[in-house]
Amino acid sequence: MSRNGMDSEKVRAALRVYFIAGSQDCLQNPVDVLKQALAGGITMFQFREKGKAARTGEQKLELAKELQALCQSYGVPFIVNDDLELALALDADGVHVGQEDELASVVRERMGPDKILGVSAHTAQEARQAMADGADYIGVGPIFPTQSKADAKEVKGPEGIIEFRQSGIQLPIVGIGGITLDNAHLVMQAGADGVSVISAITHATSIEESAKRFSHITSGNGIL
Ligand SMILES: Cc1ncsc1CCOP(=O)(O)O
Ligand SMILES: C=C1C=NC(C)=NC1=N
Ligand SMILES: [Mg+2]
Repeated sequence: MSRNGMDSEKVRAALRVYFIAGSQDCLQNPVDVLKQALAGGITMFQFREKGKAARTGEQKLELAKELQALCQSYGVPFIVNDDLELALALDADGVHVGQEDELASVVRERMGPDKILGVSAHTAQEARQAMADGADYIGVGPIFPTQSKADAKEVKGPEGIIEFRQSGIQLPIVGIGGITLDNAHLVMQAGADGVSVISAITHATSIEESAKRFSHITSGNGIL
C-alpha cells in the first residue's frame, strides 16, 4: 500500500545519513555541530532534545528554530522527535514518535499528508501498524549497543533488519543504535535504506569528516 503524500523514494534518499542530536549529545555548540554535519553531507536531521540536560520552553524553541534554519539553507529535512506541538509550531518537515509517544495516527492527522512521519518499530507487527497509521519510515534498533538512549530495548544486530525484510516489510527502514563508520555497511547490507547516527557524528574528532564518510558508505548501490 503506497501512501499518497511524501514520495517513498524521496524518503529513502533522505534516510541515508539521518543525523540525530540534541544539546545533550553535543560537546560544543549544537549549532556548530549541525553546521559541520550538514557540510559533511547528512541527508536528514532529527532534533531530539531529551534528558536531564535538555533545554525546555523558550530555550528549546529558539535552538530548534536556529537548527531548522540551517537545515532549510541546505535543503535537508528537519524532523522533530516526540514533540508534535513544537513540530507544528515550527512547521517542521516531520515528526518521529516511539511506541510510547503520541499515537502515529494522531500525528499523521495533525500534520497532514505531506509531512514526514517516522515511527520506532521493534516487531513486524509494530511496523505493519505504523504503515497503517501513515508512517513514511520506521526506525529499527538498537542494532548495536548504544550509550545515547537510556531506555533502549535489547540489541537486535543487523539480523533485526533482515527479519523485517523477510517478513515482507517494504516500508523505508533506517537502522539506529551504536552505528559507527566500521559497522554501518552491515546495516545497509541487511536491507536498511539508511543509518541513523548520534554519537559517531557528535563525538567524532572531525564531525564533517565523519558525516562525509557515512555518506560515502551508504551511497553504494547496496551490492558491494
Ligand atoms: C535514539 C535511539 N533509538 C534507539 S538507539 C538510539 C540512540 C542512538 O545513538 P547512537 O548513534 O549514539 O548509538
Ligand atoms: C528512537 C528513535 C528511533 N529511530 C529514529 C529514526 N529516531 C528515534 N528517535
Ligand atoms: Mg520518543
